[in-house]
Amino acid sequence: MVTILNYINGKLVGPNSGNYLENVNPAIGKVFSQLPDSDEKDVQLAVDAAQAAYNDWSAMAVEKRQAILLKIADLIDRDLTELALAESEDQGKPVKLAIAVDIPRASANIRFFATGIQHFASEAHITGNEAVNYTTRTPIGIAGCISPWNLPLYLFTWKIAPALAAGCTVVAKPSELTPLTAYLFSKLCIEAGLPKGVLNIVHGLGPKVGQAIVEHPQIPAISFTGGTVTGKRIAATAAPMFKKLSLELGGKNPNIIFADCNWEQALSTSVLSSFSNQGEICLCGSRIFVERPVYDRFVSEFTNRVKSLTVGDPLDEKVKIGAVNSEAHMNKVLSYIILAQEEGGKIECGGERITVEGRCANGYFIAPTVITGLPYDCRTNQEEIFGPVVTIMPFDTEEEVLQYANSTTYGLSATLWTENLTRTHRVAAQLKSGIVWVNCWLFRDLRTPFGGMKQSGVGREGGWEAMRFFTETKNVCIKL
Ligand SMILES: NC(=O)c1ccc[n+]([C@@H]2O[C@H](COP(=O)([O-])OP(=O)(O)OC[C@H]3O[C@@H](n4cnc5c(N)ncnc54)[C@H](O)[C@@H]3O)[C@@H](O)[C@H]2O)c1
Ligand SMILES: O=C/C=C/C=C(\O)C(=O)O
Repeated sequence: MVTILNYINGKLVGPNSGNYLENVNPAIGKVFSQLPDSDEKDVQLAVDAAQAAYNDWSAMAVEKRQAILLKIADLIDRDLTELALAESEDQGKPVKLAIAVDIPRASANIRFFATGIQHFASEAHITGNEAVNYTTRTPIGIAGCISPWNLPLYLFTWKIAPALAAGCTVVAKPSELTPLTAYLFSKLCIEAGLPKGVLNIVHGLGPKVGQAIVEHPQIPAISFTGGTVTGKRIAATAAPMFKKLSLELGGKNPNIIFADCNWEQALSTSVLSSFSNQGEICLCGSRIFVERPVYDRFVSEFTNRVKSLTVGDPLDEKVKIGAVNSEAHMNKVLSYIILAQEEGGKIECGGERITVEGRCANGYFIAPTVITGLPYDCRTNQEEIFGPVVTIMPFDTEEEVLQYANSTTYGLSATLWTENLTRTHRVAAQLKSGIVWVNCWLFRDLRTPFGGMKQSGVGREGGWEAMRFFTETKNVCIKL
């Protein structure tokens, strides 16, 4: 059994308490590793190390900082298969998906910010003949980075890469449900020669380790991705301390299909946007709205394709849907399927736990589930389920679908399928979400602002937005 360790001051160490938590492989339903049950004493050691490393790292020539980060990215690529297997074992996702998406995106995140720092320039404003203003952006200090379980290394690196590139030192906490790849990553940091204390990874429970990071007075910036309820709690702690906060939270994203869409692309991409990673992506389009003339055809063809998705052992190349992340999460998703039926929904396919033959017999598998017949404002259509469950509803007019789409407390992303250019602009402008995909889904350019409106978050990640978040701004005005 693997024993995961904290990474503090350049060393792999056990927790101060000596206690460990069990980590379950969700496809097997069995404990396969243990992780430190760290507490505020471990967080303090991490902060001390980050503080000691800060002056050298923040003052290091960007070329040197970049070279170390690029080395880490190369090591991720070297260990692609090992990391993908670990991610699949820990998270439940098909290993094929981890090889194609999660792990390549982790090295891409690091390369993107490592090279970006070379182009992160100061601005100057010349005020007529009277003054010159210049704006400096210097690293903000020790950054606290807290990430979730659905895309573990992908989202962990998406936070720490801009922080490290900007010159911050970091205290980070991956999810206690998926700590393995962050642990393997810490070994790669040591191998790449990252100076001690620059990145510190403290494993353990959210309310203990996460809370200690958020509360720590020496950590001025918190970058958090996770659930909206946790985000609220973090904001309640951090706001009175006047910390800078970036919150990437939940979603209940609409996927809007007009009759004039490219049918095949809309259909096949909607299967992906509904069920990729078992529907455990904050960007999944969990509410599909279809224009009435093509509604029946869409329900029938979509359901047929969903029925053909293979659910099972994440190590099997043919498998498209692996295990959901934990037993508790499986029960939560199943309880929403029961709620949907109580609310009058019709299960077109799926709707239940699946038992897989062989080594995965006790794993947490749910058949991809398609539900029709629900009103837009019922709980099933308003609350985030975060699993392999979608609803499909008809609409008649643009006005009506915009009302449905914008009706939730969330506003992360929306997808739009139409070949009509003017309608594209009109509808995109009125959707209340931070990200709108037109005729595509999860097509990423890392330079673009990424984040949500309403209860989907505060602030934006990506490109210069992230670099600005991890830096403190100062304007110097010189009178001529
Ligand atoms: N907007 C985005 O970019 C994005 C991306 C991925 C996931 N998500 C959201 O994340 C959720 C699923 O992830 P999850 O269940 O891991 O979320 P979560 O909020 O339960 O946990 C996220 C992280 O926060 C930690 N945490 C828990 N309590 C804490 C506290 N009091 N203080 C500090 N840290 C604490 C957890 O240990 C974990 O590391 C979904 O709602 C999903 O939509 C959002
Ligand atoms: O589950 C949430 C997915 C988040 C994705 C990103 O942050 C990204 O693609 O940069």
